[in-house]
Amino acid sequence: MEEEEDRMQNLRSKATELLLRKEWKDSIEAYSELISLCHDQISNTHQNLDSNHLSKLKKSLCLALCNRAEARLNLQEFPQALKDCNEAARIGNTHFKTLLCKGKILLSLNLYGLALDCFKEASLDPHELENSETINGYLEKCKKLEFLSRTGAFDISDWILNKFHGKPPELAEYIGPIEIKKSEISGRGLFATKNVDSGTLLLVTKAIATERAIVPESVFQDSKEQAQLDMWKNFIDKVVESTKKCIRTRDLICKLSTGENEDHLEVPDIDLFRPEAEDSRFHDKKIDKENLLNILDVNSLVEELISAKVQGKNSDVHGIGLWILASFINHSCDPNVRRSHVGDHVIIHASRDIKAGEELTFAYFDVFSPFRNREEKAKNWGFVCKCKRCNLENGVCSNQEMMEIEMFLGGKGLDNGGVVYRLEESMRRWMVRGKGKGYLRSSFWQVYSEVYESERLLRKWGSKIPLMENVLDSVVDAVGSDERIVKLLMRRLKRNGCGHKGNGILEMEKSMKLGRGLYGKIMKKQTLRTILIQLGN
Ligand SMILES: C[S@@+](CC[C@H](N)C(=O)[O-])C[C@H]1O[C@@H](n2cnc3c(N)ncnc32)[C@H](O)[C@@H]1O
Repeated sequence: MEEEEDRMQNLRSKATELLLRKEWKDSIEAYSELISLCHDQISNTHQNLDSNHLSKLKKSLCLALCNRAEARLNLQEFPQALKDCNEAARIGNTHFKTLLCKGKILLSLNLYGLALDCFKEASLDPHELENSETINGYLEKCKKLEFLSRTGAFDISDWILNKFHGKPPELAEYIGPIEIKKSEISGRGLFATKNVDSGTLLLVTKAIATERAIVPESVFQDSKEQAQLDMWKNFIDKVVESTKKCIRTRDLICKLSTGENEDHLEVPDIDLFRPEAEDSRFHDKKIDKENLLNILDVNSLVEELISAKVQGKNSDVHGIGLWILASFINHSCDPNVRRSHVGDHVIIHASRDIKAGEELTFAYFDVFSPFRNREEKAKNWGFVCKCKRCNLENGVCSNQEMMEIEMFLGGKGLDNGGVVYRLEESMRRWMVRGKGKGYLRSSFWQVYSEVYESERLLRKWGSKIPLMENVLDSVVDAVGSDERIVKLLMRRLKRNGCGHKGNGILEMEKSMKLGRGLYGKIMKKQTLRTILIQLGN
């Protein structure tokens, strides 16, 4: 008996030391040994009916389970950590430490309401008054995240106004008015369930894994490729790690496309992607490495940092990640949603007004580029884009005259005003109208913007080419809002001053609408105005 107690004491000291040293894996091992020893002794003591000893053993077991949960929480082994807490709670359900740990696990699992209940219960413990500050901090955080996930009322203005210094704002998981349905584009897609206007938030979700690397533009191509390869490798390792830890993650990843036979894929219920989905809805699937690589190849997204977007410059930070629900969004060269990345979250918002039942699409690559470039990019993704815009341009671009115009692009010393003039004339002759014009103008955006930015070219060609406002309107109508368009508009507003023929206010309003399409309604009006003015500088 004494020998057993000594063994237990030694194990307890060893496990505690490992926990304090943050050697999580070893401490889990030590606690597992201690837990099984406690179990053995409890069943022996039950037979001997020594109630005092039994209660001591139960207390030890409870503490060991709670500490193992803490170590597992730090390794992000959430389901196992939660199981430990639940077992500990069954033994001593008002244990403060257990409640605190369980609350933190639930918070990591984005189960804000349940986490709030745990922290509330913990806050009632009269013996833990010295911890009230910690508990109050968690209570506040849960309340805020629970509110965000329910309402989608995200606001990152302060962080933006603070020039992105400090930690990114805390975001909650949010699934807006969307559902997964069979898509006419390919396989499954995300669809709007109600009419939403430009800037409306549709989805905020955290990555399964992300990996980032700093690759300065100035480094050599070889080093760049090596850095990207390393980033990809580390990213795959992280995804593999998270699939090992969680049945739910594994099952959800298995629902993603490998790019093959998409039309035969099942259409999962969107509720499965909510943090509250019951564990019993998930099956313990196996994913072999090859399958996982195919899935990652088709579904991983390159990060588009909101900081880089707002500041209008390319960032040296390159990032890649897997955001499961966002992976159901198909590509279109005529997209209606945009994404931005804040921390490990992706934020998806409408970049134009969307009708109920309409499929959500974003651009997998830059859609302000000519048809052939986009065709090549889609090919790298493994598909042929059949969107309305590609269909129209596919027809037009086989035209000899169009080929000649395309050949001019990028030519040195070229008079871009002449290219715009020629393209506009050709569109008139080919009877390209309405959205079609916007499509082609977006494809040749580079040339148009250079002309409208140049006083010299405008003097020379101004009377022969359409007004900038008309071109901008048609481009926005065709492909939605974009930094480059807003920039052009703001620069012009600055040049002409707000009082320009009384149109300044109208133009500012138009820019604000475009700005909402660009960044979403996640910032206050005043912040958006500040950013737009900065863009024009
Ligand atoms: C991230 S997934 C999009 C969701 C996918 N349709 C599904 O059912 O899971 C990317 C894959 O969808 C398909 N896809 C996306 N956009 C497409 C498009 N415009 N045309 C054809 N296939 C597309 C391609 O197979 C691509 O590899």
